[in-house]
Amino acid sequence: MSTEANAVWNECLRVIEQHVNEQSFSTWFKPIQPVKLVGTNLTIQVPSQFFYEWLEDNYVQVLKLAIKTTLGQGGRLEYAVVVDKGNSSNQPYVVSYPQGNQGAKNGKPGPAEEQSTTPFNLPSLNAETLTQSNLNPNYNFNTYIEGDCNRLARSAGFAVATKPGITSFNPLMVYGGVGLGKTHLVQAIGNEIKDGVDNKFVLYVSSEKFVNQFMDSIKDGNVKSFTNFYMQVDVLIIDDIQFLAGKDRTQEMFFHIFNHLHQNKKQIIMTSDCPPRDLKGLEERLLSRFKWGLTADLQMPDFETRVAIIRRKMQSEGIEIPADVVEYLAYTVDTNVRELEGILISLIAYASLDRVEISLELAKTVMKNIIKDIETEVGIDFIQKTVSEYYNIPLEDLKAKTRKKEIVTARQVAMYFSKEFTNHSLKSIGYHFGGRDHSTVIHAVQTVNDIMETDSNFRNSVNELKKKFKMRSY
Ligand SMILES: Nc1ncnc2c1ncn2[C@@H]1O[C@H](COP(=O)(O)OP(=O)(O)OP(=O)(O)O)[C@@H](O)[C@H]1O
Repeated sequence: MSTEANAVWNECLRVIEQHVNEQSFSTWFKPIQPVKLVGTNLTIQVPSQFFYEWLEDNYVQVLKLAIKTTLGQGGRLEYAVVVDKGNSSNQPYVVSYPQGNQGAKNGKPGPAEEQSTTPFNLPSLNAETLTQSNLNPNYNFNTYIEGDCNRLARSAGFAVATKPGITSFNPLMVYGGVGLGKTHLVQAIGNEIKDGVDNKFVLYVSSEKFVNQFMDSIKDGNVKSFTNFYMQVDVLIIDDIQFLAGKDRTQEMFFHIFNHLHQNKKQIIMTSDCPPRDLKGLEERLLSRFKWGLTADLQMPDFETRVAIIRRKMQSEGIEIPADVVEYLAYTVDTNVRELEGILISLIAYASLDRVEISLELAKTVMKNIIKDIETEVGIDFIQKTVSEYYNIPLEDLKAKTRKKEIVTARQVAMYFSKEFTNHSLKSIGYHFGGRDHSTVIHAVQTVNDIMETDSNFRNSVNELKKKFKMRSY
């Protein structure tokens, strides 16, 4: 090792130290050996290909900053990688970059191309370029709206964030349908831990990336460094675990990493699109470990939570929208939160392109453009369908002669709304309900009004239905 290289690298380390936390510094920078300095080209030796890739993926900006500060604008960095080919003699050998195309990775220019031709030019450093955990800082508990739909998962997540590894929620498995906030929640846990005082090494990785890294490590003969790396983390967050289905070798590797982390009281957090019992193609021994901790689900947010999510989103965009638009969107989009956000973004885009205020009319136009077959008129058919679904009663029964109490009540409610929301005559309404006469409709309306006065459950259910119809009839 040349003394010059050593001195330059020590300078670099001083810069790097100011930009990464202690744990990352000792994991990623202490093992690096300076090899030589030729002009303003510094060569450093890293323990493995995986290690090199990790540096390139996560610390390239810090390294550039360090080199530029120490060696000036023309400074360059080259890597020498010790490749463990798993040979029995255990003799590592060194590959230096640049050499041929070896530096290119995933179609991106690797260090070979970058360093042989371009001096470092420094993109601005910000929290994101310096992030080491793959966490999006916007996904935090402040921006995660709480509701009945996520209460258990959220509070378990918060408990884990307060005491990672030592609550009984290890592993914590969060599952739910598409776009319901799994990634947001688990990253919020990660951010909370990362921002804490304990300097934990938090790592978020999608299962897809985990599989790809593992495959690459097999190809490059670096399985050991892959495993060692994952075994060092304090908090492992692995997203969309269902992606491991059918990938037996990765599952086996994950099994070992899981056991190691769990035994050492490190926290494991996972997400999945279904509960563990429905995860097909995953080994039984893994599934049984998933059940050691806590499994919590996320549901579609209810109306009030949707309103809060819309408000929060608009607030963060610095945009105000009228209350009737918020209500309309919260009523109409009940599929998932990502879709709700997508529609909000479209609405903002339409308003700013056309330079118009966001209004209910605009919201309806946007919705019609996005969801082509949306029903915006309240007709008797729509009322019958909605009431039958709401009370879980077959649609035909609403129109038949059945005299069962719950069917009679639902039928009367549907008639009541037909009178309130459509222009049909009493006669016509009676006709749509199995050919009844107008006095039956008058009686239905009267009965619904009477029960609403005395029975609060009934009143609530009628009011809830009313909101649905009101939104359509704007
Ligand atoms: N409770 C919530 N409060 C605020 N925003 C939310 C909430 N739930 C979901 N979101 C937002 O909805 C969007 C989709 O959420 P996210 O990506 O976390 O869903 P997911 O369940 O991981 O989806 P996928 O199944 O596609 O992986 C994100 O922008 C997220 O911020």
